Amino acid sequence: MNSSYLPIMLKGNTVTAIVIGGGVVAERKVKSLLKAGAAVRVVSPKLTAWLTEQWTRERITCLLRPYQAGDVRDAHLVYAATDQVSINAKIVDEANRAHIPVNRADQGDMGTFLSPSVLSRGNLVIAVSTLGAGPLAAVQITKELQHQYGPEYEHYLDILSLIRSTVKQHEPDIQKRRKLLQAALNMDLMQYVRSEQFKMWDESDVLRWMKHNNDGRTYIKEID
Ligand SMILES: C[C@@]1(CC(=O)O)C2=NC(=C\c3[nH]c(c(CCC(=O)O)c3CC(=O)O)Cc3[nH]c(c(CC(=O)O)c3CCC(=O)O)/C=C3\N/C(=C\2)[C@@H](CCC(=O)O)[C@]3(C)CC(=O)O)/[C@H]1CCC(=O)O
Ligand SMILES: NC(=O)c1ccc[n+]([C@@H]2O[C@H](COP(=O)([O-])OP(=O)(O)OC[C@H]3O[C@@H](n4cnc5c(N)ncnc54)[C@H](O)[C@@H]3O)[C@@H](O)[C@H]2O)c1
Repeated sequence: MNSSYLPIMLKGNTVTAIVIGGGVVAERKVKSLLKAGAAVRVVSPKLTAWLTEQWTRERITCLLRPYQAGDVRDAHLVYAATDQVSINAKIVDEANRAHIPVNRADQGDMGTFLSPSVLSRGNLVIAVSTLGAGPLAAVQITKELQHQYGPEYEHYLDILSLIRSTVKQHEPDIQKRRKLLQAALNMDLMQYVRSEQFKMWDESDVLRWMKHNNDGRTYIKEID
């Protein structure tokens, strides 16, 4: 695959996606779309049991019929995930004419975007793509990263995020703000998160930490 790709993070709850096809690949795409909060429409004469259940529970809408021209109308993202090469080609063609980004399951490079393999740890999201060179290699690399970036990263980023918002709210001086945010990165928060004495910080912990950090040094132990 020679094309260059632009990795972006798209806010799921702003997206209406249309997934055409109702097999295992469509199911996987719908799972990630729902997880991100997207509105999902499926068009397919047949559905997996899981997709049928989502439809029954009104988590997705569904047209139980083959794709027809015009189906991609009003969508922000299109997934061509049928097992029919000629149908997937028609869907991509229609989406391109309507200027809607389209993912093609059977020939990835013929679409305009690809789905990466994803590792999520709260606010840390690691998306891995081989750009179609080896989807299973992307899955394998993601599995390796799971060990390197364990569940503790979720707490780590939660604390960093709380420090950032509290510092922004309580420290008007830009220079001091920067110093504090740098100090937050320099202190060994990760070691603290992994330690026995770890407890999630609240705003008062951050304010205490800020008081101790006016000189830009770190005193994580002192606030325990
Ligand atoms: C990562 C993941 C995300 C997702 O789909 O959400 C994903 N494929 C996954 C699984 C998977 N894919 C395949 C198998 C069967 C084993 C095998 O054959 O190798 C399995 C395993 C399984 O199904 O369990 C086969 C396959 N995949 C593609 C083709 C057609 C082609 O080559 O173009 C064929 C041959 C089909 C055929 O036989 O005709 C195409 C694409 N698959 C991509 C993504 C995009 C490139 C990503 C990249 O390279 O980084 C791209 C280009 C388009 C796209 O789909 O966006 C997801 C793992 C989710 C996870 O667990 O993390
Ligand atoms: N991208 C990937 O990760 C990946 C992985 C495996 C396979 N694939 C490819 O993706 C395609 C789909 O794989 P699958 O395992 O989901 O197949 P599947 O056989 O499980 O499902 C195919 C679905 O397409 C629907 N369909 C058929 N004709 C249709 C039409 N005209 N309009 C709407 N829906 C229609 C069927 O009803 C069925 O629900 C295959 O062609 C395969 O080559 C892609």
